[in-house]
Amino acid sequence: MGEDEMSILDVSGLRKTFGSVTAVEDIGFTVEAGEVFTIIGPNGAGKTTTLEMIEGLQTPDRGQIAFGGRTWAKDAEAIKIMIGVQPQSSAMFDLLTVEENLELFATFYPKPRQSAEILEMINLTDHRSKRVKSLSGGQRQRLAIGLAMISDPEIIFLDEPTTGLDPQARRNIWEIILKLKSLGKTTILTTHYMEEAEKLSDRVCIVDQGRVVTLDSPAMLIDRLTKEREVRLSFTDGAEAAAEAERMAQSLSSVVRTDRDGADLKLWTEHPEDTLLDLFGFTKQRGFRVEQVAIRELSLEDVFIAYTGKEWRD
Ligand SMILES: Nc1ncnc2c1ncn2[C@@H]1O[C@H](COP(=O)(O)OP(=O)(O)OP(=O)(O)O)[C@@H](O)[C@H]1O
Repeated sequence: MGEDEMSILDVSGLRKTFGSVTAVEDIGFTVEAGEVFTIIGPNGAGKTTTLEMIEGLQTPDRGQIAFGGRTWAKDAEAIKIMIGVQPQSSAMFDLLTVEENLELFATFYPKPRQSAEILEMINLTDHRSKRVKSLSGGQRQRLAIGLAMISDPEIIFLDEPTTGLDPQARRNIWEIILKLKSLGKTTILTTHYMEEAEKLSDRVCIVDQGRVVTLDSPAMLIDRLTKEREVRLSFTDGAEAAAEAERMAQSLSSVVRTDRDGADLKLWTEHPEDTLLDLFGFTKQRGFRVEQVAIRELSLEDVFIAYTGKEWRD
């Protein structure tokens, strides 16, 4: 982030205990205006508790929360206008229509957005006269996001907005998040879907056991993870050819280790291009045919596992 970018939210030293359970040990981060900032972590890491403290729904035992200098203790009314929180499904009125829900929520705020505008944004214009109880799961979630936007907030909090939705419904939510970004809004997101975090986020904050374990852009997190890349080759000429190639690869200084299963050879290298060039020189000279070559891409999931030691829950 450049120095001219402005932080819209500063969180430091947050702590929250419930009896003997420490939900949040020590959490701090800064969110820049206009970014999609995503908090991910294993179950029970403290994500929801952190969001709820920031949203003013829980009081921290310790720590500071400031929205461009405004604090809950001094400026609660101003903060309530600045932020939009996606309501729980139970807070929507099932017997009212989509549009009626938006109009009702609009009465809570001094300068609400037009519901027609929100309907367009959440792609529910055609369903505006449907009662909430007859909406699909994805449509309900879109309405929940619309309700969070009715006050025209600067910051929108979305706690697992796509959990339980099918892939197409999830993509529809991604589109809305990207629209919010193009409007210059700041989104603070939690998700259990790694692909989603990787695609949407400007920065990802990985939380584990109530602490921030790492925070950066998805690309930087992946880049920092390791310099080694996994290369896979499959030999048409079978196990013998693969075994010879493995011995050759082991003699290369760029290759860190190898692993072979029959005609399939995996190797880990810091310089995939150089390694492949040397290997292909060898296979050509020996007349071995290689059926498949792949350099495995690292993903945010690899980062998650490296930092938390836990498998990703989908
Ligand atoms: N009101 C509460 N009373 C007691 N314990 C709580 C309360 N809220 C949260 N906890 C505990 O605090 C820890 C962190 O919970 P939190 O819901 O913040 O985690 P999370 O990262 O959002 O988890 P998940 O991914 O499962 O939603 C958990 O051990 C949870 O059981």
